[in-house]
Parts: sequence; structure tokens; C-alpha cells
Amino acid sequence: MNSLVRASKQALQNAARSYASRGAGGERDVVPRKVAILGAAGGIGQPLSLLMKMSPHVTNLALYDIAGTPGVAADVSHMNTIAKVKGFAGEDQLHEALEGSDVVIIPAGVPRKPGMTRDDLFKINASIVQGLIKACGEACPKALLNIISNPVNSTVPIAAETLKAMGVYDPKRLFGVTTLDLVRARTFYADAIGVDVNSVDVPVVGGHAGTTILPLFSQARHQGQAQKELSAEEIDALTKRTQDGGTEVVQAKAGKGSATLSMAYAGALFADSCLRGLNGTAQTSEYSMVQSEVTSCPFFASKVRLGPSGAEEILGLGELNELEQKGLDVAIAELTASVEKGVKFAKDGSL
Ligand SMILES: NC(=O)C1=CN([C@@H]2O[C@H](COP(=O)(O)OP(=O)(O)OC[C@H]3O[C@@H](n4cnc5c(N)ncnc54)[C@H](O)[C@@H]3O)[C@@H](O)[C@H]2O)C=CC1
Ligand SMILES: O=C([O-])CC(=O)C(=O)O
Repeated sequence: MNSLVRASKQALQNAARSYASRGAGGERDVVPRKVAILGAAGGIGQPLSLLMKMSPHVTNLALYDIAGTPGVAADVSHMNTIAKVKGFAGEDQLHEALEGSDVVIIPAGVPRKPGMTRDDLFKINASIVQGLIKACGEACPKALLNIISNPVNSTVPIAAETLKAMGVYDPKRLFGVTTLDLVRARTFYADAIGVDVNSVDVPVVGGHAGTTILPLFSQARHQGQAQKELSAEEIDALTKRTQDGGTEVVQAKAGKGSATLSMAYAGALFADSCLRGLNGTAQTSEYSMVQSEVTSCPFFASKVRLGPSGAEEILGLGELNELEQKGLDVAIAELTASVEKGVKFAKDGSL
């Protein structure tokens, strides 16, 4: 069972328990953990706020945006789960929102419209992410930072350089959220071979844009009897669909933004794993874009073991087939260029 399903069941159980014992005093053995969401009034931010309010690991939830957060906070604060919720609006309140945070999730910034690439968002989102990361470096330098804002392939290196310049960079605490690529690969693969999606595991490595997203179907695992063996053409189609998953949603939304609900789900899964790692839960791992020596590219998404100090171990890629190896070469070239673009922006502001 994945952690969010478990978390949702736990939240519902907690809710039922507290409902049944209103006034009984409700003692609970929970590690106090504060999570801040920056961009909490947005398309991702709102459902993500809902899901983090349901997490059994969150005791304090700070919802920050340039506007609109008092309403979102008032709304989710009525849910009878353990997290205390507070809304913060406008830059004056940013530091207060961040202080004491264990995990900061950042889905702030503009989304794509049809015809745009994620890199087309760089001009606007680079500065937004840099500003927010500076505030994190000042107010909560030890927090685990979960970057959702696109282009992730550049915003993560921007964050790293910004924190470095402030003297507070810890590579173990900075994560680009690529979980949605894994969520999609699992869904598409389980559908294609006809097995229970909860039994499926598909590694997805590289970055988070087009051909930098590299699903490794040769390493896919599942339980139960598959209804179907996939041909090379079918694997190729699944690879392309995973790489273009974001565009599929952008086109379907026809100008009204990109993935928000599935992203909120993926973001909550990832943040929940970060919290479980912080709490010392054994065997907590996720795929994420981190500073890495797994390939020649200085930032790369692969499997990461999460623990009390963040990314405690970065695992290798395992064995790739010939096609995947070719895909890896393509991914590294494009990802390296996006990383360099981010580093350059952070150093000299060039767009
Ligand atoms: N990593 C991933 O897998 C995915 C990333 N994304 C990215 O997430 C970002 C957000 O997407 P949506 O929520 O759909 O956009 P949205 O436009 O619905 O929401 C963005 C929110 O950010 C806020 N914001 C803008 N500047 C801010 C600032 N300086 N401080 C705090 N908040 C600020 C806006 O007020 C808005 O509420 C986009 O860049 C999108 O491309 C989207 C889907 C998947
Ligand atoms: O495609 C986009 O612009 C949003 C995104 O990153 C995704 O859905 O994977």
C-alpha cells in the first residue's frame, strides 16, 4: 500500500476516533512537524494543502501565497485532523510562515499553456523560486526543500546556487519533485499489462521535462499474473506517454493550466516520505532530482534513501538496456544544459 493511501486511511481513522471521543482529551504519540506550502492558493497548492492536512505526520501547516491564503487556510482548518493550520499572505508574512519548518513545499509560479515548454516558464519562475529560496535560507535553513515549480531541471540548480551564496547549502536537503513521473509510469504500465497498480514499481530517472524523463521499463516490477507481455513498440509508446504526460494534461486543459490534482497527490506522497525519513522510519525512499554523482550531470533524479538528515544515500541506476542507455545519453545532454542555465541565472541574473 502506498504511503498516501496509508496516510489517508490513517487520517480517516484519526478523524473517526476524535469524532467518537470528542472531549475525551485525545492524547497521541506524534512527532511535532511543521510543513510550509509556498504557492498554497494555486491550482496545485490548494489540493496539496488539503492532502497535507490529512497527513498523520503534520502537526503544523503554514499556507503561504501572495494572496488568497486566508480563505484556503480557513477552509482546510475545519478538517478534524491533527495539523493546526495558518494562512500567510504577502511578502511581509513569508518569514513567519517559514520559521520552524521541517519541510517546505514550493509549487509557486506560473504553469504552462498549450504550445509552451516547461523551459518557457523560466523567465518568470526563476526569479519567483530564487526569492522564495532566499527566504528559506534565512528563516529555515535546515528545512527539507521540495521544489515543484517548473522548469524543475533549472529551478533546483537555481535553489542550490542561491543557498550556496548564502552559505547555507546542504545538498541533502534540496529536492526536485519528480514523483509525478513515477506516478504516471506506474499507472500507464499497470493499465498496459493488466495488473493491480498498487503492485507496480517502475523506476523513472533523469530530470523533469520531455526526453530528460527516463522511465526504465526494463526494471519494472509487479506482483500477480500480467495479462499481457509488452512488445518493444508498446514499451516505446509507454516511454513517450510518460515523457509527454504533462503535455497530455496541458492540452486537455486547453489553456486552463497544467496538472494540479495528480501533482498535488504526487507532491503529498513525496513530502510525506520526507517527513517519515525525518522521523527515522526505516526503508523510506523516493525518486527525486538531487545533487548527484550518479552521472556526469551535477543534478539528476534517481532513487534516494530518506532519513533524519534528508537524502542520506543516492542509489545508482542499475542495469539499462541498449535503448535506455541511448535515452540516458540524450537526457544527460539536455539536463546538463538546463542545469547550466539555472546556475548562470543564479550567478549573474541572465535569463
Ligand atoms: N514538478 C512537477 O511535476 C510539476 C510542476 N508544476 C509546476 O508547478 C507550478 C505551479 O502550478 P499551478 O499550481 O498549476 O499554478 P497556479 O498558477 O495555479 O498557482 C501558482 C500559485 O503560485 C503563486 N505565486 C506566484 N508567485 C508567488 C510568490 N512569489 N510567492 C508565493 N506564491 C506565488 C500564485 O499566486 C498562485 O497561487 C508551475 O510552475 C507548474 O509548471 C506543475 C505540475 C507538475
Ligand atoms: O507539464 C507541465 O507543465 C506540468 C508538469 O510538470 C507535469 O505535469 O509534469
